[in-house]
Amino acid sequence: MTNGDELIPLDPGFGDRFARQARPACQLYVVSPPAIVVAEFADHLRAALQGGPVAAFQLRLKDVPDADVLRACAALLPICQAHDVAFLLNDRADLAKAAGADGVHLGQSDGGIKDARALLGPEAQIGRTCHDSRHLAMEAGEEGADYVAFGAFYETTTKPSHYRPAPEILTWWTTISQLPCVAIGGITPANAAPIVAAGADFVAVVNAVWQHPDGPGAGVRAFEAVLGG
Ligand SMILES: Cc1ncc(COP(=O)(O)OP(=O)(O)O)c(N)n1
Ligand SMILES: Cc1nc(C(=O)O)sc1CCOP(=O)(O)O
Ligand SMILES: [Mg+2]
Repeated sequence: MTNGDELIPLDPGFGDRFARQARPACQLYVVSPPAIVVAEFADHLRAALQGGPVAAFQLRLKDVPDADVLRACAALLPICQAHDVAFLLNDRADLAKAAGADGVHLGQSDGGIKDARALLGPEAQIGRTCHDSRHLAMEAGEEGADYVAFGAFYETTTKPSHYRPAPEILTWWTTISQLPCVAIGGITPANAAPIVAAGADFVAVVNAVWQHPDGPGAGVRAFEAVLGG
């Protein structure tokens, strides 16, 4: 068990999508709304990915039968592939495997990273929710995650969270690990600058893209300036 002071020489071996080269500009990681109508959402996703650079998309459906999640994956994965965007599934490594997803995002109660790795293989991109915890992040790195996610940095109605990490946790992480870090929670183009400046490799967003008044393409485009793209 570490107390957070030791330098953790974590293995930089991870999926190319989340691999940190020489500090590239912060990238956009778009997460779906928790409920979608697949046929309509497919058009929204296409519009988002045509709006500007997106590194990864996560399908995050809640309270949906497995068969419907797989049907949504079958419809949406090809759109991500056509735009060279990684497709990750939230929560379920087994469904990610069945769907042929590029990876999975695991919360603290969504199963082990090593189990997901055994199921999905070395090329899969496996992320872990770490809230505001340095310990959880180091644990995720030691267990072989491809990225760690900290949040919620701001108030959010999408997934209310009592955790509220300071941007400094992102800076700390970049000084002790080569693994990319993702920032999530209430992030918009207007409040993203301190998150980017602190060292986030990705900002993960839901409402800022899908609820943009001019549509999801404009939502993605609105991040370009602040992400340094
Ligand atoms: C990129 C990213 N970060 C955090 C989460 C939250 O995951 P989790 O804690 O498992 O909560 P749910 O999203 O499952 O409600 C995420 N999905 N993606
Ligand atoms: C899915 C999720 N996870 C969070 C965490 O803190 O782990 S916050 C969050 C919701 C993010 O949605 P929006 O960009 O609309 O605020
Ligand atoms: Mg989860």
